[in-house]
Amino acid sequence: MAPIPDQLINTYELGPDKERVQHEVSVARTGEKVIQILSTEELIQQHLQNIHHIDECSRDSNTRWAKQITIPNAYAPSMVPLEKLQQIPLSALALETHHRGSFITASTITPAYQFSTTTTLVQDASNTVAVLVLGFQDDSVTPIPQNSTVAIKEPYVKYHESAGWIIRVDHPSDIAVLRGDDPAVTMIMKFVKEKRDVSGEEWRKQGDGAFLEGKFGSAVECYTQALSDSLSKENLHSSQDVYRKRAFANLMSQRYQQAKEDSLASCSGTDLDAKAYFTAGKACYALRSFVESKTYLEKALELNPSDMKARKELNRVLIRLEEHNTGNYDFARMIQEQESNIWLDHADFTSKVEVRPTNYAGRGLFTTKDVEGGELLMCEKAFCLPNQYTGDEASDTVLFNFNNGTRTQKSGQALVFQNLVQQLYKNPEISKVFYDLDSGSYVRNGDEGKVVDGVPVVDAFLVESIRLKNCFSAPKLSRNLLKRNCPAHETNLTTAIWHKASYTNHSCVPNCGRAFIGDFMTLRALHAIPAGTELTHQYSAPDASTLFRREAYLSNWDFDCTCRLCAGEKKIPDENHVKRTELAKKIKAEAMKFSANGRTISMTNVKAIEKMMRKLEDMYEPSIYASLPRLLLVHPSIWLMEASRKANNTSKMVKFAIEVLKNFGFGSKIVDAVNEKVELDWEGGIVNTEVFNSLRNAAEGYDELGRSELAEGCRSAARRMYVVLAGCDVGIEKFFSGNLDN
Ligand SMILES: C[S@@+](CC[C@H](N)C(=O)[O-])C[C@H]1O[C@@H](n2cnc3c(N)ncnc32)[C@H](O)[C@@H]1O
Repeated sequence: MAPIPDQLINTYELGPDKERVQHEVSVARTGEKVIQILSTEELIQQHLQNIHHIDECSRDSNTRWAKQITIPNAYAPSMVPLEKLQQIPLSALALETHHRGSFITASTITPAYQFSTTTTLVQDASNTVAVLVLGFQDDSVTPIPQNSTVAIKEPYVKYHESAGWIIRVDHPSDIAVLRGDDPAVTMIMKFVKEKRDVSGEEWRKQGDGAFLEGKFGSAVECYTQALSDSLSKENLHSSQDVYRKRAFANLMSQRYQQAKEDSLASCSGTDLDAKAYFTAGKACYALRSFVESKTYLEKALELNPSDMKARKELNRVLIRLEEHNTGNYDFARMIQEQESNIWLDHADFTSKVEVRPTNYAGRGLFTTKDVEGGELLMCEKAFCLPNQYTGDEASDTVLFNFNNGTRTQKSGQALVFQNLVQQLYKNPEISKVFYDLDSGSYVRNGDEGKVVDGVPVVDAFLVESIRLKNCFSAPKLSRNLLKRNCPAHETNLTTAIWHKASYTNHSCVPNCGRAFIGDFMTLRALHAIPAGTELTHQYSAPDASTLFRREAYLSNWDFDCTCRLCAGEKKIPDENHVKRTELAKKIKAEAMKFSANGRTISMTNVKAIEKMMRKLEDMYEPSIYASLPRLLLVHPSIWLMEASRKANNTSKMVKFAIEVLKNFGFGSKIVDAVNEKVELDWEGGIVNTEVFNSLRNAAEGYDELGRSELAEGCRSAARRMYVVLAGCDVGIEKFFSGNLDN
């Protein structure tokens, strides 16, 4: 990531600091009427210069320029239909004002520029020119072209240093754009100008032309005009034909709900309906309504039993239904599929869980059945997952939110926000489930997702509030994280939303664990869980220091954790935690010194760290921690285990591996050396890759020491963890024979 160089600084790409200063000026001048301080020619020149700058930047293929997206102070989207608003000229606008009850129209006089925002110049009928800034990203190939007409409902105006002022639109539903490059729009404008009536037949032909050119949105518009023609309405046959065509155009432009409705409206009771049912079946498949999809495809096959395409689709639906009903997935295939495409074509399995109210954390996810340890509780496709897997390096797209001072770390996070806004705008049918998610303290108006002027109202600030509370980081394939020498790129993460999983509350000592295969999340039970039990997982790995942990959960998710571990640790005075944390820091510094620059660690070093660790152990209150994890001891014990492994001291490695398990809460007597048994307290311990790795080390160590039964005990526990941490048991044999673990 690189900041845009000074000579190429674009007056639209100010970054959060300058934006904040501008915001303060704007607020101080609230209500001042806008004045065009630059001539139209100057504004155009400045705009074209900005476009040139960004072209220059993009020509340098070696550098990725930083996109700094700011989310300004929240304001509500317009909920009023255009016909109830009063048109005002641009010259009537005032700074830092939401012009409630009004709307403006204008034409774009330049091409748009798209980077952190989409920016263009608009001119109204009285020739006032303004900079228009869209805070959301449009997914069209070209952002608003020149000669488009825009209508902006209840516009919001801000001060801008170089242009004087800008019109800022953050909610996509606040603006309607008649694109200058849309053939349907061009035609409408032409006919309006000529005051000419156009027949349904003409519109239909235009629609066919647009469809053939691949302009499906435009084709939909033309067919809609054709359908509104009274003559074609009277001719049932011709309107059914137009519905059929519009269904296809809708399917191609991924408006699946409309595609389904149009297909059904095109049915005529003849054999032609086979096609309509086929399209309805495909649309329902895309909407993930597999039962409905099956019904339509079966109808299509009844009318045309030799339709091989319909049969193939039906077979695909039957596999989805099997997955949905039983949770039986071909995981090996899914693992293979995610290598070429992370967005997998499979159904969700959620029948073992349900959302219910809790008495401490709003809603939660509960079991509907008794489940065994390791059992699949849920397998869910992501609601929104960008293909943007990155490592720990600074991101090239940063999202600053002025409302809560948050700053995203990874480009995936900004992309989730942008994609969600688009998704919710394009597919109103998904609004209900999404807006049901927790949005923290954001004050909703309760009308989110409502359709006004034919489009769903999208409140971009609400979308971001929901994203903040419900996003998870995910690798492409969790299984890779279990490899001992996992290549760095395989540990890269993206962030995403899973709808059902979002209802799961956090616990530092949870009862289920998640894993990822492409865009699917699996949730598995860590131990036997009776029906009606609340499921919990870890939002992030708990910080070893309870005081840091408390702070992190409060600031990121607004809650004070009351899990077993946190409740126990709260009984102890903070000063004890502080003292322990200080010693843990000292141990870490010492250990790092020993292992700095790839030095060979001696057993004397090991002894020194062990001595310090025993001191730390003594600082733990036995009455509180008898059956609780002692997280500050985890890292010293892992260090000792790895150091002993490297020094080929097998018995020490085994000893410290078992200590890692104890420190993670798996019990104080894990190994019964007399009866050659390994027993873990699955309900008390925290399952993660470190524990898995320790079990593997212990198993290998016991093998070397000739204690095969103890080795097998550790291996069997590691296998059980593998299924939870990888999401499935695919590759387990290879993994333990060393083939997968390169
Ligand atoms: C992803 S949502 C979980 C579902 C949420 N409880 C709901 O009703 O939609 C995250 C939010 O749930 C709440 N939450 C999660 N875990 C919690 C816990 N252990 N204690 C209290 N509140 C918790 C917090 O408000 C948090 O911001």
